[in-house]
Amino acid sequence: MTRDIDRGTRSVQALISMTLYNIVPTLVELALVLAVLGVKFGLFFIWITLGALALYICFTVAVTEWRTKFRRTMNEFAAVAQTRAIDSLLNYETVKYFNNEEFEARRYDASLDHYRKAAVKSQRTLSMLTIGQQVLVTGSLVLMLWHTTSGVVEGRMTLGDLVMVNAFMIQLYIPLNLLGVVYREMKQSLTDVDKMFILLDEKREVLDAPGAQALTGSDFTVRFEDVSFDYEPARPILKHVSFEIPAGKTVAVVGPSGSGKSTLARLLYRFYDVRQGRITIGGQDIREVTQSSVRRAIGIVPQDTVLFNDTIEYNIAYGRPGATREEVEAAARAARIHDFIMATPKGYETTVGERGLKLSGGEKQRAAIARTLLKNPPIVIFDEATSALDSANERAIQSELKNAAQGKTTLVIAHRLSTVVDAHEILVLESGVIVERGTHAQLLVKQGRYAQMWQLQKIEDSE
Ligand SMILES: Nc1ncnc2c1ncn2[C@@H]1O[C@H](COP(=O)(O)OP(=O)(O)OP(=O)(O)O)[C@@H](O)[C@H]1O
Repeated sequence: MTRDIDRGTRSVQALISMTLYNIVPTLVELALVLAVLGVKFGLFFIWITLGALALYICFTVAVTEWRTKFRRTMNEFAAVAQTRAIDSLLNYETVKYFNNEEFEARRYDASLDHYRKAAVKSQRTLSMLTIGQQVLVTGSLVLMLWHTTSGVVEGRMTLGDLVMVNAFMIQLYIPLNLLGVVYREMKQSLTDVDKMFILLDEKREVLDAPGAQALTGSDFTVRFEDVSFDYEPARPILKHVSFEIPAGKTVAVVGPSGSGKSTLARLLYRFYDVRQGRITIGGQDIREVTQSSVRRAIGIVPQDTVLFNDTIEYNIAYGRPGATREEVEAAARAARIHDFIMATPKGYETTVGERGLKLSGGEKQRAAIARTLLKNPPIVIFDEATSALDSANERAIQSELKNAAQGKTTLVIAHRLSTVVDAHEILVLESGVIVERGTHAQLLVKQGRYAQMWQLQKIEDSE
């Protein structure tokens, strides 16, 4: 992205310097030609040339400004058409499930049609601009040649004068015309990179504090202190949440869907800053240390795993670029995906398809677990990390995860309560508030929300 922006800025700079290189010699040439013609034949040529020049500039600037909106509309429709195509291709399974190929094709056709109309309009206005510029240049040339030819016919001028005026005019109007083209192109390029500049002006939500240092020390105790957060002010998501994950221990968060569990993980990873309260790692407020050092210390197995369209080895090694094949295999074994990989014809060279679509949900999730195990960070977050696995695999991985989490500060977000019974502390989150907390045994004794959820899941499991 930064490289694209640099390249865009460099192109604009090149265009500007090219314009300047053209303007200076053209102006010198203009002054010389006008001086020679003015001295030799009077003011007629000077007025015609300056008048045509003024008209040319006004016309070019006014029409170019006017047509910018058409170019912008064209770019917007192009982006819409492209987004629609990508969206329906990425979600091709959903399109097929609902037999909506025709519907998608019509939607894409409609956006292409809008784009075509906008492109034609933009091209038409460009042609108007070019024709107008040519009419002005040619008109003034014709006027001057007509005046000179009349002078020759009437005997006021010689044939040599006619040739000289003709040569001068052509010499002058070619670079002048080029200036018009350069201005037009520059304006058009700036319109095309408009979106990029808007993006550059966008305020970043999470910034490193000035002079922020990297996270230091070997204490990876995580503390949420009176944390409140919302994505939009009108809808608070977390309300005064406080808890601690002592270094090397596991805290689990359970609760209904939408209660804000994954938001806790996003805040710890510093995708967003808390609105109130603070989050610390080893006593250091994560807003006061660099984001990269916080993210280096945390490994996350997210709810929805997305893989890169590359080999399975590449995807697992992504957890620690530069890891050896042996290390990748060890992580894959721990995540119980090694046997599956070896059973495929290409083994670790198997490509996983866009976003990992050639793998099942459970295989993707195991690849994501392997990736995080390879990263081997001191803090790990499992956000429903085993939700896509069948019970047998879940149980097997659970023991691996327990091993992998040994000695690490761990935040587990889970729907299936059987996966969190050993946690140091279990928090029950409802509508962004911790309504119960304690160990599995303590919460069962309390006979509250957790005990209810536990009973419900036991009944479901036995059915
Ligand atoms: N980027 C966002 N912008 C606005 N609202 C969001 C955003 N991300 C999540 N939310 C909202 O915040 C609430 C909490 O989301 P969160 O993902 O933390 O829930 P959760 O408890 O993890 O749910 P689940 O168990 O279904 O994953 C949800 O109601 C969700 O709609």
